[in-house]
Amino acid sequence: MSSPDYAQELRIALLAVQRATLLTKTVFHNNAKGTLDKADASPVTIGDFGAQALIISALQHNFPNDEIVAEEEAKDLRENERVRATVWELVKNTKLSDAAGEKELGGAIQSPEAMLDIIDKGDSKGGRSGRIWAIDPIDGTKGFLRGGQYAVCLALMVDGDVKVGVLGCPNLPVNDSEPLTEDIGADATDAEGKGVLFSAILGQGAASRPLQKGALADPSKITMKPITNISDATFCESVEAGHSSQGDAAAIAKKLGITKNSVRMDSQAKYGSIARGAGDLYLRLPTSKSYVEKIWDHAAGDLIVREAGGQVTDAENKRLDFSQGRRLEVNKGVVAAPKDVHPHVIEAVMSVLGSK
Ligand SMILES: Nc1ncnc2c1ncn2[C@@H]1O[C@H](COP(=O)(O)O)[C@@H](OP(=O)(O)O)[C@H]1O
Ligand SMILES: [Mg+2]
Ligand SMILES: [Mg+2]
Ligand SMILES: [Mg+2]
Repeated sequence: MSSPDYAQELRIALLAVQRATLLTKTVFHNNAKGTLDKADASPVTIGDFGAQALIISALQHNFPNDEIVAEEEAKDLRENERVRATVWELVKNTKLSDAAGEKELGGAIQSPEAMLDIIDKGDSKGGRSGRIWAIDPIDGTKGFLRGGQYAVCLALMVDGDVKVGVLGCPNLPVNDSEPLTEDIGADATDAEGKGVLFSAILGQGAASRPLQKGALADPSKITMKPITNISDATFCESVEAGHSSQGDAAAIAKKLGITKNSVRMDSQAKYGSIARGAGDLYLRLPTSKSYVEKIWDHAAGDLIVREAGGQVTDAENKRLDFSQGRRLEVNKGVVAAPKDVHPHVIEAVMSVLGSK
C-alpha cells in the first residue's frame, strides 16, 4: 500500500508515535524502568521494548509489505520472564483514547508471544531499495532514565531517501516560540504545556502539533529562525560527552564568535528544537572512538530540519546517507544549521577539526 503524496504514511506514523509516547510516559513516571544492559553496555528499558512493539504492530497492519529497521530486539525479553511480563502489561494496556485512531492502528497485539515476534520484525538490514521504516522507540534512553529529554522517532525511507519523518517529544514545550534554556535537558517533565509532535514530508515542509491523548491536533508550519548575527546563535549538543566531542564543539562555537553556553539535551529533540527556531545549530562532532552513527538516530530529524529550511551534513560536509544499511557507514558526526549559514559553520568545523 502506498500513496504518492505520503499523506497516509504520515497519518499512521503520527498516530503510531502518539500511541507509543503514551506508553513511554507511563514508564517515565514509574520509579522502576526495567533497565537491562545491552551487549554494547548501553541501556534499554521496558519503555523501549514496549514502544517498539506498538509502532511495528501499527506499521504491519497498515503497510504489511514494508521493511523495518528498528533499534531493539526481543532476545533479552525472551530470556527474562519478569521483564517480558512487565512489557506485556504495558503494551496490552496502552491504547489511543480516540477509538477511530486506535482502530486505524489495528488495535491490540494478541499475546506476549506475538509481541516478541513483532519486536523482532525490526531486523531489516536496510539499504538502498524499497520502502523501509526506521524506528528508534526511545531515543535518548540515558536521558529518559535521568529524567531528561527523549524522543520517539519514526521515518520512512524509499530507495534510501527519507520521505516522511515524525518525532514525538513528550518533554519539550508545546509552544514553538519558547526559546531554549540551558536547563531544558535536566529535570524535564511532561506536565501541562509539554509534549510536541514534529513531522515532515519530503518537499512539503515541516510542522509541529501538540502531543495529546485524543485525536491528532492540527499542525502548524515550523521554520528555522533566520540568523542575522551568528555570534548570537544558540547551539545544541548531546548531554553525553561520550557521544560527541564537546571540546571540539566549544572550539567551533568560539571560532564563530558564539559566547553563550551550549544547550545540552538528549535525543533528536535537538533536531526538533532547531527546526522550530527555538535553537539555531546542532553540532555532533566525532569522538576519538570509531563510532558509526545509526540511521534511526537521525532519519526523522534530518528530514524535519531540512524541510524547515535547514541543511544537515556530517562534519565533512557530506549529506547523511541513509542507504548504507542500518548504520550511516559513510558519515562522521552531524552539523545542522539554517541553509544560508551552514557553509559558514562547516568552514569553522573544518578549520577546528583540520588543525588537530
Ligand atoms: N559513542 C557514541 N557516539 C555517538 N552516539 C552514540 C554513541 N553511543 C551511543 N550513541 C547514540 O546516541 C544516541 C543518543 O543521542 P544523544 O547523544 O544525541 O542523546 C543513542 O540513542 P539511544 O538512546 O536510542 O540508544 C545512541 O544510539
Ligand atoms: Mg537513539
Ligand atoms: Mg533508542
Ligand atoms: Mg539505545
